[in-house]
Amino acid sequence: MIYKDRVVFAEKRADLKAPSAWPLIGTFPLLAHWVNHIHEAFTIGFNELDKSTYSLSAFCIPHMIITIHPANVEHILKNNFENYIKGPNFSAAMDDLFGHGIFNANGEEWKFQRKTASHVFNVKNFRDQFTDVFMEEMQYMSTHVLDKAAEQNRVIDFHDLMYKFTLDSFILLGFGVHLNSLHQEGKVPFATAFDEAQKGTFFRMINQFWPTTERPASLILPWILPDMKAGLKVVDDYAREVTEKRRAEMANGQTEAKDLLSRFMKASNAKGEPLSNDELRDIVLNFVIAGRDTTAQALSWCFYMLTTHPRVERVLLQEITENITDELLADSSALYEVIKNKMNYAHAVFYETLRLYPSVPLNQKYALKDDIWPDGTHIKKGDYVVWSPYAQGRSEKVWGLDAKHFRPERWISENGDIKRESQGKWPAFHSGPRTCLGQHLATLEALVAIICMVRKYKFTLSPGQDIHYQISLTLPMKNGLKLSVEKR
Ligand code: HEM
Repeated sequence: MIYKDRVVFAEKRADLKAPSAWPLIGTFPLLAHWVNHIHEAFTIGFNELDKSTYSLSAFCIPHMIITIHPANVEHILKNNFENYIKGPNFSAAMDDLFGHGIFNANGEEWKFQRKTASHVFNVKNFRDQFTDVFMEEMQYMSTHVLDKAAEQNRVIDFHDLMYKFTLDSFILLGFGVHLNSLHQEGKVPFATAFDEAQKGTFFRMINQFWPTTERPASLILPWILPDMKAGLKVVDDYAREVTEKRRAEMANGQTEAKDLLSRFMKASNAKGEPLSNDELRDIVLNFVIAGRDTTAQALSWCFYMLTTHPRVERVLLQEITENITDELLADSSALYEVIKNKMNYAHAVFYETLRLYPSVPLNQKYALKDDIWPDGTHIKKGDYVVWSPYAQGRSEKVWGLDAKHFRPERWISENGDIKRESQGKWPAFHSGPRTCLGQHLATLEALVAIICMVRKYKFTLSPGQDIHYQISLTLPMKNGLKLSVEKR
């Protein structure tokens, strides 16, 4: 009963290696020690065991099999999609924040939301509407925040600014509402509460006993564990306010709107009934995390990379200078075409950022039946399977000896085109039927922002910062990103 590689009562998985652990509690002390650097801990595990798949068994955490093998990842997400669902532990941990929204849904509930939302992401909207929204928000940010910071020699928190940019952009194009968080100093209360609620949700995912331990732990360690109840109330109120505002507008005859929320309001749910306020609340919050956090984080890590890799910044600026003019920036449809067809190096910079800093750094599913993975690993019904895009991006087995280096050139083929990698090797946007619905939207938004900002400003990293991720469902920067700004 007392084993050195797993928790008491856990079954031995003879075909899998496991990190050395403690009797009864498995790898719990190791994970507790590394909790703030959890993605490094997994990365080191792969290196030390010299394996692409291993088993992890720790007190508090459901037993999991973790992999960075590209063929396994593709198998889970695409080739044997039907066998892997969002499991019961995951759903319970996510329920308070995400309810029955798309991230937490399986089966018919998921299909309905995916189908309804997918109508919004068509080429016409991209060309004619989305680019306009991103340019509008970018121009506001440029004139009212970045120009002023440059004139006053002021250091900005770039991470916070990107959150505001992506939040305002997404709330406008997704829900037809001007939130104007860019107009405000400091963080908006909704954003603070939403960040805390996500952090708390992540702790729920890694602690099976959270229903009993969460409340006392948040009283004893308030700087580590957030007050979930208070955070959820702010977030909930906000989502309901957005929904009610839109409902009132529609009741007043404004039925033309084709944004995401209006489409869901006009649709019927899987039972053929109009969506309730609770269902709409879940939809709003799921799309806010999708539309705000991931892209803001990717942009922040991207500028961290650019400020620390001047050679890359020079090549990027050259591509921008060759292709982008003031006239083009005033014509959104033409700008969209140039971004799509001519800005290969800018795409490479964005993809390379997501390789090293994937906005969803760790992910998991639950096996419905026994299975065998392409690398020969045996999976049993009820196993939690985990893949780590963060560890995968840094693995020499997957990306070669320069895996840890930021080198956008790896994405450019010999004839100068963008190289396509399989989504099993680069699952930054997931893969298969649940692949990210906003992948093209996020790429467009990020490229508009990168192009406009690199063209007009030179950013410099303020010295003495501890730049590290905050453990959460996504990959926020724990202490922000302080940059100074000069006009070029
Ligand atoms: C850099 C930006 C982004 C990255 C890296 C990213 C990545 C991902 C990943 C990894 C997933 C799978 C999550 C899961 O396990 O369920 C996902 C799902 C999703 N993403 Fe994104 N995303 C980004 C931006 C966006 C944007 C801007 C939207 C806008 C609506 C969006 C919409 C969605 C939706 C709706 C899903 C759920 C798909 C489904 O379950 O069918 N994403 N994304």
